[in-house]
Amino acid sequence: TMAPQGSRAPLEFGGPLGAAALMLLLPATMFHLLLVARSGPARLLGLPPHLPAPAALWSPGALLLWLTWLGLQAAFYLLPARKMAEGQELKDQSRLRYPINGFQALVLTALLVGLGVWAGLPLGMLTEMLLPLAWVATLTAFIFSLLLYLKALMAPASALAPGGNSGNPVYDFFLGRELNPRFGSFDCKYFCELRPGLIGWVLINLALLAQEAELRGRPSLAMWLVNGFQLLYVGDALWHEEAVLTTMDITHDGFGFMLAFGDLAWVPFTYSLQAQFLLYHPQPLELPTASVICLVNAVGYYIFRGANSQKNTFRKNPSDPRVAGLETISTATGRQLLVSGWWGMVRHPNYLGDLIMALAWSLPCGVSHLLPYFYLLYFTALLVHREARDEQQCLQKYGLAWREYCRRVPYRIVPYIY
Ligand SMILES: NC(=O)C1=CN([C@@H]2O[C@H](COP(=O)(O)OP(=O)(O)OC[C@H]3O[C@@H](n4cnc5c(N)ncnc54)[C@H](OP(=O)(O)O)[C@@H]3O)[C@@H](O)[C@H]2O)C=CC1
Ligand SMILES: CC(C)=CCC[C@@H](C)[C@H]1CC=C2C3=C(CC[C@@]21C)[C@@]1(C)CC[C@H](O)C(C)(C)[C@@H]1CC3
Repeated sequence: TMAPQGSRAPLEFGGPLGAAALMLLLPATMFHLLLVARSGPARLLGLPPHLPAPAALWSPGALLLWLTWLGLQAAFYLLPARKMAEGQELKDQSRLRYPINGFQALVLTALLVGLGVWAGLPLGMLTEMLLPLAWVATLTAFIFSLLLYLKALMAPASALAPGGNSGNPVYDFFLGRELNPRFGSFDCKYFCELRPGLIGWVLINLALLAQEAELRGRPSLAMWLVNGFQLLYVGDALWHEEAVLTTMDITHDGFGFMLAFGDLAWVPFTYSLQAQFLLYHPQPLELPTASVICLVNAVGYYIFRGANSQKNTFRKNPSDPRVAGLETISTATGRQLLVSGWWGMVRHPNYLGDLIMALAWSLPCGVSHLLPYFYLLYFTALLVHREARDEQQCLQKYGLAWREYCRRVPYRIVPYIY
């Protein structure tokens, strides 16, 4: 069942050794961050003051809560959707259909949580369960990727991802063999990419805010800002859910440990780091500074949304009046590349906006600690690496036209710098 072109695809992420190292390093980093955030010194580069006892990691209650959460989000996914969207064309010329009801899932979750809090549910208690929850999320991601690896052994060659089929089990387990593993119409990768992790992230943030209110009488301004900015980001992702169908995660990468762990564990437990830090290390924030930080987030969001929407509108319908006036380069595939507007400024304007927002999420935490800036550092590395991967894929897709685009738009992410 091995895809012939898959076996020739160049290895990414440092090959099997790199994949094995990342499989240990990523969970270790996540637990390091969780432990350090609650420690007094909160040193990103120091050792956590103590390692948790196995009893602090394992809790049947956390397992039950986690499985209930996954089940609830899966049920919301299966509810009737306002729209069914078609994905990109696959190797066998077919297109998969996806429900567009992610925002509906966010609203239903908010209603359910609101009802629970009104009925006396101690939301803040969730913050006491972060370690065991992160542990069961990691275990679930591991077991799930193992099942997906086995499922892919029976998948036809046309269903396999371009990478992830090298024949090396460690590498393929990490990257994922099957492109769009499904059980009936339930698409595992699409579900995991946007629902349990992203909605879980804002729920954890909210629990940290509730716990701060419980401990200190009311949430701090810094905590409000972090919650507000990240809720906007998650709400935006779910509102524009259809756009995720053209990201490389859906169109190119298989569904293996990297994405399963990334979606289910890494996103909710490390992306909530700033709010975790603020609960244990309250930071003073004056209104004028807060206003400047809001402005930074607004600028980042404006660029991020403007760039992503411009590309999505153009890809859907190049003669849409909002993009019809933009300059383009034709490619041999029949598709065109934008060379003016946002995409004429740098080759990844959406990454630039995303990075500016990442800065705005850390600034409310002050400058006394490096820890809250972890997301900004990690995200810079992720986007630089992602940009290089995308560049390779575009060069393969568009050849000379891509080289011409690079000549006309020489900077990748930051104008005149990178
Ligand atoms: N918060 C997080 O952890 C993460 C967030 N992100 C965000 O996700 C979003 C999507 O990112 P990602 O999937 O990496 O990539 P992009 O949305 O940037 O998509 C890249 C693709 O866009 C098309 N494209 C590139 N240049 C042009 C052009 N000039 N004109 C028209 N089309 C062009 C090409 O595909 P084609 O030609 O086939 O359409 C290319 O492969 C970004 O905003 C990113 O910041 C990403 C990763 C992690
Ligand atoms: C370090 C590690 C475990 C790597 C896995 C990477 C994943 C965490 C990210 C890969 C691409 C992602 C995207 C989003 C979240 C992070 C992951 C899963 C995203 C859903 C965030 C919200 C955005 O608006 C988005 C929808 C554009 C984005 C898509 C890519």
